[in-house]
Amino acid sequence: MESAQGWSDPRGKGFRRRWPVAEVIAWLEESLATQWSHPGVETVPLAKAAGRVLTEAVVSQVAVPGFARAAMDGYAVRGEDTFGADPTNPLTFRVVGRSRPGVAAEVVVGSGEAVAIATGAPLPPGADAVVPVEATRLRVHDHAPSTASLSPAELLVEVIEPTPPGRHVGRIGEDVAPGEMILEPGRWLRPQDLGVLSALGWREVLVRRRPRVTILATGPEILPVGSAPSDVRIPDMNSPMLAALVERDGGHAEIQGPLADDRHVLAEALARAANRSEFVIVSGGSSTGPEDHLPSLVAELGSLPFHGLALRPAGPTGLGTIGSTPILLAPGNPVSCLCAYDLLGSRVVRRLAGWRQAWAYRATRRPLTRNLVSVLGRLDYARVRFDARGGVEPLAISGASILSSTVRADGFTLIAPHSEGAAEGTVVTVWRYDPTSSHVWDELQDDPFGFGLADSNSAC
Ligand SMILES: Nc1nc2c(c(=O)[nH]1)N[C@H]1C(S)=C(S)[C@@H](COP(=O)(O)OP(=O)(O)OC[C@H]3O[C@@H](n4cnc5c(N)ncnc54)[C@H](O)[C@@H]3O)O[C@H]1N2
Ligand code: MOO
Repeated sequence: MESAQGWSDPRGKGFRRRWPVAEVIAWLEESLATQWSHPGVETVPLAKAAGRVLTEAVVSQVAVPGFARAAMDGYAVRGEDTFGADPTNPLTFRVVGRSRPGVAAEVVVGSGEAVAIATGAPLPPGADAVVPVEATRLRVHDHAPSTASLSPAELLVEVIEPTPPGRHVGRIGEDVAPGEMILEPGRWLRPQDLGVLSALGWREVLVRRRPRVTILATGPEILPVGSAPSDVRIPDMNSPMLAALVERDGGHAEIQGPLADDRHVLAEALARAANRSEFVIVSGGSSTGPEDHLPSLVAELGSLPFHGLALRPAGPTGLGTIGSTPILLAPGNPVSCLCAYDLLGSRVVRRLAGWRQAWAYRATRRPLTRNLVSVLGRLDYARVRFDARGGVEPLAISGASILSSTVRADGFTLIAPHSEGAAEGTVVTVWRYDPTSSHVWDELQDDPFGFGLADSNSAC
């Protein structure tokens, strides 16, 4: 059967053609830019705003700091009074008061006078410099009764270093000036951004809403997450993995299922998910078996322009839409499911979340320690491990059902469709699964499909 959109049902006969991944990605980028619904905006409290995408400009209405303040613990003085001071010729100042953080300084500093001051405390009127405590020697007034419980007024301080006006003083607006544009719309908020926003008096910010991503698992053998494996049935591996990936990429994941292998149930679940989410990912039932209903359902309810990719694993992947919601049909085999998400799903979630960086993984380039064989005509997603000397060892596993291979792997490399593999010693790009691993070789943030970034493996 061939649908109105040109989808050809491969059930019972296999794929008529296989789409190059780069072509699918170009279509994704185009559709994301022009057709698909993006989530709206929402206001979130500052403490929850890290990693969210700002949708408003932040222009400061105030100066930070709003008052001149000490940058050192010491004595506020008139800087010019200290000129000529050195350890053999200390200059003596009368301590006339104390300035504490959070309390407006009232005492005025006159010539030859000093105010004991703490870091962050307001500079008292009259003073224009702070002599750090290390550049002073404290003395008791000649007429003071004893050393116990002395007030500053009973103290003298000797300055042993010249401290010119402005030294160790934080001036008004030195952090942020009024009218300054601090953050632009589209900014992925960093923790330090929230600190600055707080300094400006902001309590909440307007950010892009996280895209809602519904994750559907199918297959009569699949048990809900948290179930014990039982006889010929297996717990759902794909949904928790996909949910974590979606959340990593700035989406809000909702797991539905596992769903019964019933056409009506699946049709209803698909339609509902498309209606209430910005992206739907289905795992399983994507291939050519008689019970693989998902592709024909998506073609019926919407359109399925791509089904069957020139990719290994994850060849049976499909991509389509229902209404204005993109649908990713990821193969049930867990490695294939991960591969389909890494190459396609991740990009959709990140773009919908408003992230500029559509590629999730950091890369390093290292030599292969063994030959890596690949099939001509398919983009190969090959799992690899680093050896102790930083070489890249291909993992000798073939099955896309062996998810533990990705647990043992440090990352993956991509072998272009026109290549039959890479010989031992060839330097390949490895995208690392774990950003916190201890390998610290040169890192790149490469989008191998070249959307707005360095294009190192454009042949993919
Ligand atoms: N005659 C052909 N058969 C198959 C082809 C083909 O081209 N011609 N492609 C194979 C490839 S490649 C893959 S990948 C699978 C994809 O099949 P489906 O997407 O229809 O997935 P299922 O048949 O439902 O499941 C495949 C496999 O994965 C297990 N699975 C499914 N969902 C989960 C889950 N949530 N957690 C853990 N494991 C899951 C399932 O039990 C099966 O073992 O088709 C090949 N066949
Ligand atoms: O493509 Mo299947 O995804 O090889 O196992």
